[in-house]
Amino acid sequence: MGFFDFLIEEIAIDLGTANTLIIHNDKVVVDSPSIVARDRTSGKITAVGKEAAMMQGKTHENIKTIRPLKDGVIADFDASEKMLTMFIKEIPALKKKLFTPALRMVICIPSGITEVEMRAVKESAERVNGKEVYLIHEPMAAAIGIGVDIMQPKGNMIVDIGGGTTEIAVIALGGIVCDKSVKIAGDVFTNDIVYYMRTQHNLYVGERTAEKIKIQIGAATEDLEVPPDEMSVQGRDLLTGKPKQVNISYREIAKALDKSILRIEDAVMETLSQTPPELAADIYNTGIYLAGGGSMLRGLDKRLSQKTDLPVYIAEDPLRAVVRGTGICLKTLNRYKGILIK
Ligand SMILES: Nc1ncnc2c1ncn2[C@@H]1O[C@H](COP(=O)(O)OP(=O)(O)OP(=O)(O)O)[C@@H](O)[C@H]1O
Repeated sequence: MGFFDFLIEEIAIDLGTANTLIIHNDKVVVDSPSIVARDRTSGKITAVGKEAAMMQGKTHENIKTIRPLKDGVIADFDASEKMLTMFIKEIPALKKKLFTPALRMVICIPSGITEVEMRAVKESAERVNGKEVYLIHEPMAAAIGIGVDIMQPKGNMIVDIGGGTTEIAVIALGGIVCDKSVKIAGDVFTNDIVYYMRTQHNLYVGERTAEKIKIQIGAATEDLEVPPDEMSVQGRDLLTGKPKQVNISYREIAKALDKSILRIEDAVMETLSQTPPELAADIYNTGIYLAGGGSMLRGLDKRLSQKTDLPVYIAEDPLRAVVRGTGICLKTLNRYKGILIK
């Protein structure tokens, strides 16, 4: 770090497939859905984040909403870069300045992305005046954000259930010892609900409604200690074409999500079976840590705990664990340089 350090602004970014979060000066200054709206005729991006999310499912032929990162990979480079640029420019403290200052950034990337995509993210960041850009893998950032000391010669298992992917990793001595990524996470849960409503209730609901159902009454098991109340859901009747309303209980949602959760359970079991014995012994004592928005699904911790016979802990504020970890790396760059990708 050089003499002109005081001129450099530092930001930490969690570039997620569902949400993008940015920390600047120890505060979360951006927390927005990773969505952009594009005008089809001009090709211009007209809105990003919350504003674009409001348009989802409600667009007309001239506007299209896109999720530039999908299934844990970058589906649309151009839109990803524009989104990142717009989010950075929206940071209140930077907005006031005439020019975007030189930036030192740590960006957390979905672990499914390729070398080429990584370079593309880095180049995008450099184009918004990123003078020093580091990337970090998601499970690492999640672990640091949870408060795990990843540098110790001790194994820890992190399960990060995001929007596009579930990342399972065993971390020790500042490295990922074994990991597994499955494309079953929050988005798939949402789609399971859309499918369930269509097939069981002849009710056509959009993704936004399905996500609401998931958050309000979603469950990973029918065996809940504090079950949520029934929820009335509106959509379009597939038979009559008219708007319709039905009441749904959490038990139905547990059934709808069962298959997907089984796949996550299997992936966790498989990773455990591939864990070297010394580290498995550590995990036996410390348990499993959950992060990511998907980990907030009711009863998921309990279900995983029953399956693995291990204690399972949900991170404090699981949606922010990754950006918190990324922010810690940024602040203590020297300590974590070894795990960052330059
Ligand atoms: N209370 C809740 N219960 C269940 N799911 C939730 C809850 N709140 C948010 N989610 C889900 O969490 C997901 C988003 O999580 P998160 O922001 O951690 O993902 P991401 O980091 O952007 O994605 P990825 O890790 O795949 O890049 C969404 O699918 C959202 O519907």
